Amino acid sequence: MDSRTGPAIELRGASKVFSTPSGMPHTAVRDLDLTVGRGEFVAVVGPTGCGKSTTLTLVSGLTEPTEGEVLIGGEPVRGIPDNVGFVFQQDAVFPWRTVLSNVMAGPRFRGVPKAEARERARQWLHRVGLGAFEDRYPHQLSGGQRKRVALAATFVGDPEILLMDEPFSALDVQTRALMSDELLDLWSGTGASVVFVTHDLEESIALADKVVVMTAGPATVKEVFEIGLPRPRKVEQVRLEKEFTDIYREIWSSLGEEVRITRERGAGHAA
Ligand SMILES: Nc1ncnc2c1ncn2[C@@H]1O[C@H](COP(=O)(O)OP(=O)(O)OP(=O)(O)O)[C@@H](O)[C@H]1O
Repeated sequence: MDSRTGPAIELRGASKVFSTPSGMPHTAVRDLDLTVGRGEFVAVVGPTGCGKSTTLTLVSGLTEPTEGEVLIGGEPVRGIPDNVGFVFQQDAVFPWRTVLSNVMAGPRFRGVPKAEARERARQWLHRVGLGAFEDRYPHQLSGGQRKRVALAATFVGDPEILLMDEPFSALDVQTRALMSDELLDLWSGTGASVVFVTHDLEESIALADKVVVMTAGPATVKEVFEIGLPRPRKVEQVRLEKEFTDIYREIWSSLGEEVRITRERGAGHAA
């Protein structure tokens, strides 16, 4: 596999079995095949607890597969690769550092000289609309602003791969839509490949090139839907288009079945 022209990410027959306190093994991900092309935006949806986050941690190198392979740029993942950026639901910011210092932290850690790191951090803060907030501390910002800091801190590292686990789910609906537009804007032109985990089917269609529907746990890929909506997109506008609602209906008929299975299992356990 040519590391420059092949897929950005590949999972081949990947499974993850956790040992639990009771001693019973728990299979979170089973025989999962997934390919993410270079520069592709892939959203992963599935019922709660099915194994979406575990799939991301396999790609991130935070967890090793029990079986199968996880490749980045054609190479097996060993440890946490340095060309990967993360954005999670919780804001990964240092509360004791200013906004500017937070965004500079990654480049400084990777050995970028201070003046250059400061300059790059300022550029990204400007892009996320926080140019005037560089001296604030995270607790002096709104939730949306903190998320912007997290995005600036991620993009400043020039990641080839972006792993996002429900990054906007703690935000209110309007801020969420704004952040989605902002993400698309920041991402366009970077060439980064994105894996975006979400519970929100609308969000996944509005953002992605491909929506991957996972089965009820253990997670495996049930179906992959290509999203042909043109770019650039504005999430609030794209949601009103007929093509959007048609795709939504089609994907929901696949996802809804897995959600029902998960619910019924839950009811069974409770009984
Ligand atoms: N370290 C662990 N040890 C044991 N079981 C785990 C561990 N991590 C996750 N699991 C289990 O694996 C399954 C999948 O978890 P995961 O967090 O990947 O699901 P998810 O689809 O991301 O969930 P949600 O949609 O609720 O965020 C769950 O049943 C969970 O309890």
